[in-house]
Amino acid sequence: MLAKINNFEIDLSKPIDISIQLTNTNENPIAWYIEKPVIEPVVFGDWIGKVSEGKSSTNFNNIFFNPHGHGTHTECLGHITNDFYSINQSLKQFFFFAKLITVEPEKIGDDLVITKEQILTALNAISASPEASGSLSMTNGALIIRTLPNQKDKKSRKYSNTNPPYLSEEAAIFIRESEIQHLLIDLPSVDKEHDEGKLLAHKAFWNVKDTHNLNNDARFEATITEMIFVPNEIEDGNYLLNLQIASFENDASPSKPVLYSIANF
Ligand SMILES: N[C@@H](CC(=O)c1ccccc1NC=O)C(=O)O
Repeated sequence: MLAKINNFEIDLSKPIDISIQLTNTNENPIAWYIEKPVIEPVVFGDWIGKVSEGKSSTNFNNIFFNPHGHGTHTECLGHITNDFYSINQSLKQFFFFAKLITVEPEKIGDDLVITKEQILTALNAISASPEASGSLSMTNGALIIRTLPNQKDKKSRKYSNTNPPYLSEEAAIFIRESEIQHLLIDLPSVDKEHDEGKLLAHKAFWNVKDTHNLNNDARFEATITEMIFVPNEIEDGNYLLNLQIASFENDASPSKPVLYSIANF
């Protein structure tokens, strides 16, 4: 199925799913010190909501999970504010032009940090490649950051107390100033795991100056998607992104970002 968007052709039959599956097994990734998700049948006395148990006509599971700790999720600035803001009210459009870049975080002290320079270099490499288009503006678009090394075990990694790589404040400011509305990354957070609540990159990206008293120019419609996985065979470049959430009235929701190649520049 082909779609024409502006001057670009998109083959909707070739989705590239960059979400991580959510399961109740030890395969599930975990961040932030919680246990694995629970997916289990409802039980009423001797009635069990599981067809294979022979007591019910339907499978009928309860699910207990945490959007931030258990896999691919999209969050709005409500993740860090005193007042409540909902991702379901923040994200009202679902298709965006997106740039996929790959960076190898730089060792700074005991940390691995994604710097502004790395992002600039990776963006320039895309613009220089013949099939790519520097003309696709990033304004209101998405930036997808794949970090190296990019092993498949990212889909089941246990991140708690591992001090994963994170984004420098300067890099987050650069992304905000580039008017990128949606940031996607294959790490559990854009910020350092133990940072005493500083959350420098979150605040810089959302332009939140005071979490208890929001400035008018905070970026209410900007989102951060964490714990994606971009397979190695997907090349850096320009894509169409379909970013879907479940309609949770919560700061974050599990999400399903899907890329489509863009042809006919
Ligand atoms: N680094 C923060 C904690 C943090 O970032 C966090 C804690 C629980 C769930 C999600 C978190 N951040 C996600 O982006 C701190 O040390 O206070």
